[in-house]
Amino acid sequence: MSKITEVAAGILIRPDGDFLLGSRPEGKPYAGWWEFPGGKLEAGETPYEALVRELREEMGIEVEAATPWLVQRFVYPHATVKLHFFLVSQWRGEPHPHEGQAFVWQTAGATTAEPILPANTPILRGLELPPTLALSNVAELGRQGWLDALEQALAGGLRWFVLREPQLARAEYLDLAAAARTLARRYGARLLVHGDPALVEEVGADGVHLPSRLLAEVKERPQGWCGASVHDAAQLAQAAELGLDYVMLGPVLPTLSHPDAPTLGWDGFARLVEQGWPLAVYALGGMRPEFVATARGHGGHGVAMLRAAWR
Ligand SMILES: Nc1nc2c([nH]c(=O)n2[C@H]2C[C@H](O)[C@@H](COP(=O)(O)OP(=O)(O)OP(=O)(O)O)O2)c(=O)[nH]1
Ligand SMILES: [Mg+2]
Repeated sequence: MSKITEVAAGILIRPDGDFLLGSRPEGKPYAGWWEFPGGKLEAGETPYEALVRELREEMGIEVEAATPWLVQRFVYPHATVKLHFFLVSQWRGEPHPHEGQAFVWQTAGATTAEPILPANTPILRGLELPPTLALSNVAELGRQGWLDALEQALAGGLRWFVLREPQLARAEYLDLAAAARTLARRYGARLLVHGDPALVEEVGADGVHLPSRLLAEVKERPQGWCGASVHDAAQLAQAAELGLDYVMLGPVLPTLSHPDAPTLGWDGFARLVEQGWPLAVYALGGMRPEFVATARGHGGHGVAMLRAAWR
């Protein structure tokens, strides 16, 4: 096995959500390609220490707030790299090109800079994912009750939701999905179906969420957005192997529906996320909107909610 080059890279994010890309300087592999500023870890450095040093050296800024985010492994002809990406939300100073690079602010889902380093594809997809995901709750609210709650949530800013109603027969599910899709379109939101990837086309949805038991059966990444529910490291590895966009990992906290089920707790959640995955990890189980910061602080991307999404 060839040696693995560890790299730390920073995703500078502005309050409006736009992020910074830099062009790779002349003389380096992939010169002129766009990347997140950063570079190789030096001997004895942690990824965070390397991040702070690289951003100081390459662009003269001081990192003030950064959280570890996705970790991507990639084999280039010139090196096998393990990339530690950080979300950098606060820094001191203006970015200056200390190595003759160019900088450009970009919007997730509408990047114009190209070409971007190939290892960064899942990173760019991850940046499109919202801090909260909602799981439908027709089972408790009833069809109309939930559709009303959905419209209210969409008006309040909800942008992604999963239609998960395993108790419904397929025909009922399809009928509900059509109504949900109409609302989603009206508000520019994304609808993910649950279970069978074939439903995506049938419903005209944006993607599919796989229950953990389906993970082992799916051989190829389905079209569109795709995530899964996972409970442990083996399932996280399966999701990463398939190249999924996100996982919901839990249960983190006790839930009303399974009050006595064993939970990960935030520490257990953090220990699993820490292993480093090329996909966004949402905390699931007992979540509320105000837990997003806690999830981020434990290496997660955000929270997935069932009941709390519809209040
Ligand atoms: N900085 C950065 N590197 C990336 C990204 N995506 C990606 O595949 N890489 C790869 C390209 C390189 O093989 C490696 C980073 O090495 P680098 O050339 O930036 O290293 P460095 O800044 O320490 O520079 P040097 O030691 O070669 O002078 O990681 C990214 O978004 N940012
Ligand atoms: Mg560099």
